[in-house]
Formats: sequence, C-alpha cells, structure tokens
Amino acid sequence: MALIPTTILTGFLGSGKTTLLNRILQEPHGFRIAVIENEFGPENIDNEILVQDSSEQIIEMNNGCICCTVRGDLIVALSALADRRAAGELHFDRLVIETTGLANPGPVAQTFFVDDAVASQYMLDAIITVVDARHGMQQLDDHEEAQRQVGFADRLLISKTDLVSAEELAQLTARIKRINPRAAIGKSAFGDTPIAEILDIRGFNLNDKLDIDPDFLSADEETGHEHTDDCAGHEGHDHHHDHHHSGHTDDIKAFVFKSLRPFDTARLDDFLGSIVQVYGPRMLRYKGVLVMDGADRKVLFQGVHQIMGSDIGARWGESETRQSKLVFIGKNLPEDIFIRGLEQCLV
Ligand SMILES: Nc1nc2c(ncn2[C@@H]2O[C@H](COP(=O)(O)OP(=O)(O)OP(=O)(O)O)[C@@H](O)[C@H]2O)c(=O)[nH]1
Repeated sequence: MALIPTTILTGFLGSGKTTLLNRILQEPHGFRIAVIENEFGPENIDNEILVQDSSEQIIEMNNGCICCTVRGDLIVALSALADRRAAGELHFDRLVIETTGLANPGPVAQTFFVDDAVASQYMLDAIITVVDARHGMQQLDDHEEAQRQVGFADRLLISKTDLVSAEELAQLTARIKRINPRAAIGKSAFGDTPIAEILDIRGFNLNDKLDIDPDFLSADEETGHEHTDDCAGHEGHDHHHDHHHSGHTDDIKAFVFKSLRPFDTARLDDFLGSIVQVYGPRMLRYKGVLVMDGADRKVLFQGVHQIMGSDIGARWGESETRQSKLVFIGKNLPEDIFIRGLEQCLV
C-alpha cells in the first residue's frame, strides 16, 4: 500500500491552526483526510470548533503534548489508524496532525523516520507553521517553542494580517526569514490558503533537517528535545533549557473551569472584559464551550491575549449534558481569581 502523506500543522498558541484546518476540511478537494488533534489542556475544545462530517476521522490526544508526554501515544495512534485503514475499516488518503501550540515539531517529525512501523506506513509531506501576524513578534521574543516551530517549517503561513499594518507585517516577515531562510512564506487570512499550498507539497527534506540538526535521527526518547536545541529557530542568543517533558515551559499552565449552571451574559461579558484588561498580556490562549442562560445553542468562546471573540455553536443535543468548559493557558495566571470570578457570573 502507498505510504500515507502526512502534514504536521504547527504554530504557537492561538496562531490560527484550527481555523486553517477547518478550511481544509470544508473545501471540496476530494481528499479524504484523517486528523490527529493534540491539545495542551486537559479538555479538548477544538473538537467543538472543528467542522466534522462523517468522512473525516478525528482522533483527539489531550492533556499532554505529542512532542513529549504523549509521543508514545502518537505512535500507537498512527499505527492503529494505518491498521484500520489497511483492514478497510477507515477510508482516508492523507493525514494532518495538528500539534499543540507549545509543541516542538522536531520530535514529532522524527517519529516518521525513527519508528519503523510508522516509517513503513507514512510519509512526512511537510511541516506547516502558522505565525500570528499580531502576536508573532512577542511570541518569538518570549518562547523558544515559537522559534523552533518557525525553524522547522517547510512552509510558513502568516495569519491575521488583517490585524497589522504593512510595516509590522514586513518586520515580522523579515524576522521569520532570518530564522528560516528555506521555507516559502505565504499569507493566510482566516485560513484562506489554497489547498495546493498545504497538502502534497513534498516539502519535507530530510537532508535539510540533517543540515540543521545532525542528530535529528538519533532516537533519544528522554532527551527528545535537547538535541533540537541547536536547530534552526534560535537566533543566536543564550537560552535555558526549560522545556520539560511534563509541562513545557514551567510557568505556562493550563486550568479548566466547568459548570452545569448557565452563565448570565451581561455578567460574563463584564468579567471577561475586565480580566483581559488586567491579565491579557499573560493570557496566551483561552477557549471554551459555554452554556448561556436562556439559550439552547452552545456559545464557542476563544481568545489570544486581549483579542477575544465568540460564535454561536450547535444546538445542545437532547441527551448531551449542558456543561460549560473553559480552558485558560497562561503565564502565572491567578487561577483562583479566574475561577471565583467565573462562578460569580453564573445564574
Ligand atoms: N483577525 C483574524 N483572526 C484570525 C485569523 N485566523 C484565525 N483567527 C482567530 O484567531 C483565534 C485563534 O485561532 P485558532 O485557529 O483557534 O488558533 P489555533 O492555532 O488552532 O489555537 P490553539 O489550538 O489553541 O493553539 C480564533 O479566534 C480565530 O478566529 C485571521 O486571519 N484574522
């Protein structure tokens, strides 16, 4: 059987990966795409946000990042997918893996060469990295993960160009070109990139990666990240290796708020508005599915730093438990203040 072309879709928290993936899944391109979704927090909200029809196989991998804590699970999931496809139970002709916004794509890509079972069934097509035009500079300043994602990309897509000036865009483009001179850079407004620039681009060049990181193929589970430290993506400055297996950069944490009681819309608006005023710079990513008082549809809420938005989602199912779930990923956020504040917004 032909090898399954695989795209690794990466990019920092909130950069626009799911938006792009949604676009890919909605387009009538005739490809049958399986998706592996990996989220950092303990709850998967993306499966509410992703459009889903019966032709897609979506596998969620939560509560850990596929570049470290759940990498073994990735290998198991990849083998299971390929086996079920070979047995005729699943029908797909390519795979997209959406990593968490904190993933180092190096070890994820490495899996496709180092693990024999995976290598005999899959072919890595490309690593696509989405960079947020609005927050990208800051993310590159603050987070090694963001630099690595740019450094490892075979193709770079700058999202949210509608939120910045031409000058800001030119500065960001110049910077990511410095970090990664090999990858083509495109723009993506709400994921509107042509499919031909995303799938089947045969962009992954192992020789390139070995040039960047001669140890790329050394299967070293425990130090999976460390040998990528010298890879492209570091702009020559000293850095501390604080990317731990269990929780990535230590001061970045995720917490969840859940409730069966509905939210009062006005109170919640006030609270969220004020909390982003105070903690916005430290709120890397937040998203949730909300039960609103008097509404029979879900409200999908999400944001990155001070920019937040919400959408009306699907109707709550007859037998579905109406429960709000919000995930916050941030730097030293005062969890208790968030949780108590949200409780006060419930009816
Ligand atoms: N203005 C603007 N907003 C965008 C664009 N692309 C995505 N967004 C918004 O940015 C937010 C984050 O987008 P997602 O696609 O969920 O980002 P993500 O990278 O999947 O996020 P995580 O999986 O949580 O890391 C959402 O509110 C999107 O609507 C764009 O081109 N312009």
